[in-house]
Amino acid sequence: MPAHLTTRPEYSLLIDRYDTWMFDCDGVLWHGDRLIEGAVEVLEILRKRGKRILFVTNNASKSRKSYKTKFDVLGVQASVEEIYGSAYASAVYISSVMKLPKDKKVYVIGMAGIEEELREEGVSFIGGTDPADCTLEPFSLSSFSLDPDVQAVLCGLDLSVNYTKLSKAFQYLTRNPGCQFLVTNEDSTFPSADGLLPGAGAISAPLRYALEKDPISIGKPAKTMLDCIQAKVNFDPERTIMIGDRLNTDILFGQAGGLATLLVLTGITSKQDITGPNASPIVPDYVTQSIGDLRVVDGQ
Ligand SMILES: O=C(O)[C@H](O)[C@H](O)COP(=O)(O)O
Ligand SMILES: [Mg+2]
Repeated sequence: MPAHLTTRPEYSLLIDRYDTWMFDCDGVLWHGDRLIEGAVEVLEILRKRGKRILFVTNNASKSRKSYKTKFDVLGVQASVEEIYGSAYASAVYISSVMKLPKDKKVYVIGMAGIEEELREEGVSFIGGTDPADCTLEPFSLSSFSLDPDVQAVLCGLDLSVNYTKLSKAFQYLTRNPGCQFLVTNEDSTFPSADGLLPGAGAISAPLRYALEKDPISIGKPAKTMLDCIQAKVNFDPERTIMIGDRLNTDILFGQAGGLATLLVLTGITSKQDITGPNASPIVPDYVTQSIGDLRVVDGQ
């Protein structure tokens, strides 16, 4: 059973117990561009108490640098080095784990965040925000010329997904020998400021169905994201806590990494998902309604 936190002593004890605080973003700190009440104050309290803060998001629509701009605009203290997104983790995976040869390319279904991180890692790519791919014109296979250098398809959250992008990705994955099928993450839904929307997992689902094949997923709960962080940050898993709103990404990610886990109910997961006869088998260490609840330690 998770420990449902409600009192000031419980929150104070939690803060004393962990030195590194890994925050999921969508559904924990914000919904779209709307901050969750108390999130900024709690981050400030943790920093004042000498805690290390990291941001670990599956949202691949932004690069680390463009997330830093979002944090600045929202008035949240953050450095690029504290931000780990699935676009960054995917670019590192392709360059350092897959070791894609420099003369090979990635076909991207996704947004500027993926393109910026691939560029940063020196990985060549086509597709993405290319206007030729962002069309609602019917896809013409007879006039499509296959690029033989595409050796991976990377699919992430893409608000401009269309039949042309799916068809080109399908061609590369079925006609280029050895072409890898990669996704930044598999979140089924995305908690926007105005409600739930299809997530990155729903963008790659048509390809999985057409190919009858599962991709390699790089974001939470996969260990790749934690490997990226551990390559840059020296932290003690015993003294580290992952705060998230989704059981099958954030909480599983924390548990796989040997971290403590705190579930908040301001995003995807509801109280019904963790209580009663149909409760999920994924059980966080701690639960609180909102990250803003921790303000109570400073009498706020
Ligand atoms: O890809 C998605 O569906 C969304 O970006 C999803 O919200 C993941 O964002 P996170 O909660 O990991 O910040
Ligand atoms: Mg989230």
